[in-house]
Amino acid sequence: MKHYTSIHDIDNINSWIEEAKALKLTPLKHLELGRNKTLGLLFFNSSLRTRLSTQKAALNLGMNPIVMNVSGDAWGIEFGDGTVMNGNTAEHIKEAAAVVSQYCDIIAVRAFPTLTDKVKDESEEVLNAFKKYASVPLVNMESATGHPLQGLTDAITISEHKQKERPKVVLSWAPHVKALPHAVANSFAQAMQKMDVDFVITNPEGYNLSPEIVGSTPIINNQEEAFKDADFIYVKNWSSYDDYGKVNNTDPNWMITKEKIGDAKFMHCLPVRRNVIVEDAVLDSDSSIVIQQANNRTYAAQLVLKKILENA
Ligand SMILES: NCCC[C@H](NC(=O)CCC(=O)O)C(=O)O
Ligand SMILES: NC(=O)OP(=O)(O)O
Repeated sequence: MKHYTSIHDIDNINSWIEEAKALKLTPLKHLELGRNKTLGLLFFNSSLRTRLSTQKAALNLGMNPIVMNVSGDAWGIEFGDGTVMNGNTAEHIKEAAAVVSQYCDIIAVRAFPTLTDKVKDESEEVLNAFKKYASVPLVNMESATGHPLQGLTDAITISEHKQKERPKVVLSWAPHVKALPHAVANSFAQAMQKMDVDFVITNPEGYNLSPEIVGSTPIINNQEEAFKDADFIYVKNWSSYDDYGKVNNTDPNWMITKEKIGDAKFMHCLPVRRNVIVEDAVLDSDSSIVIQQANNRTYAAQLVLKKILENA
């Protein structure tokens, strides 16, 4: 594998899950693989889990991680072609990506969507510019439309916690005050569509994800009906896709409660707003596996880096 930018870069999700579980048992087994190799992590947006777990994954493989908060710390980067750069951007991605490629063996990038310009977001301007102008492999640490390290993590976590061969997994929208990206929900849906699970999505009307992502997955607008016999309830807010980036619904009746989830396991990528997305009683109970889920971020990232290093 050269780059890891989408869930579609996973050729066989079941074998990847098994390999990740093996790494989790002996995380330091491949300490030689990354010796004297550098991983550059570039953040255009905030992070706690991705920033730390991806560095931890690199360290477990003997790599040296170097990190930069691009927004604020670096020079403003220009992505437009042929732009007369007399505004706020000081250097072009052509130079920036070429320069960083000389310092790093792998580059990992986080760059969220604008949520105001659908065409621009769906073109994955930042991620694709790095892919085009960097000369080393690229890892997506959450882009405009996808968070494939999270999606892989979620697949591993469901495989670890499932009690039956084909569990029922529900992706539920929940309310939030801000306009949030679709990336986590998109990659989760794509991962579940590759797994042997009974997968449904529940969201209010006007909140369907992109039809390209939904595919043939059932969308049930009645949350209670969707949660019936669920084994895993994966919760995430996203802004409207049709009325792009808008927050048209903050109905608190969509918040996840202990009563609603029954015997299902609660999952969320984090960070999560308590008593907006989900009530304390869920997060503070054994129904919640969000901490175990976040732990798996390390092994998902480690597997991805290992596959790229082995291919180098
Ligand atoms: N990387 C995991 C989620 C990142 C982002 N969440 C957020 O921006 C939450 C911010 C807040 O709650 O203020 C998202 O939804 O894609
Ligand atoms: N889940 C996740 O990606 O968390 P961070 O935004 O903190 O990296």
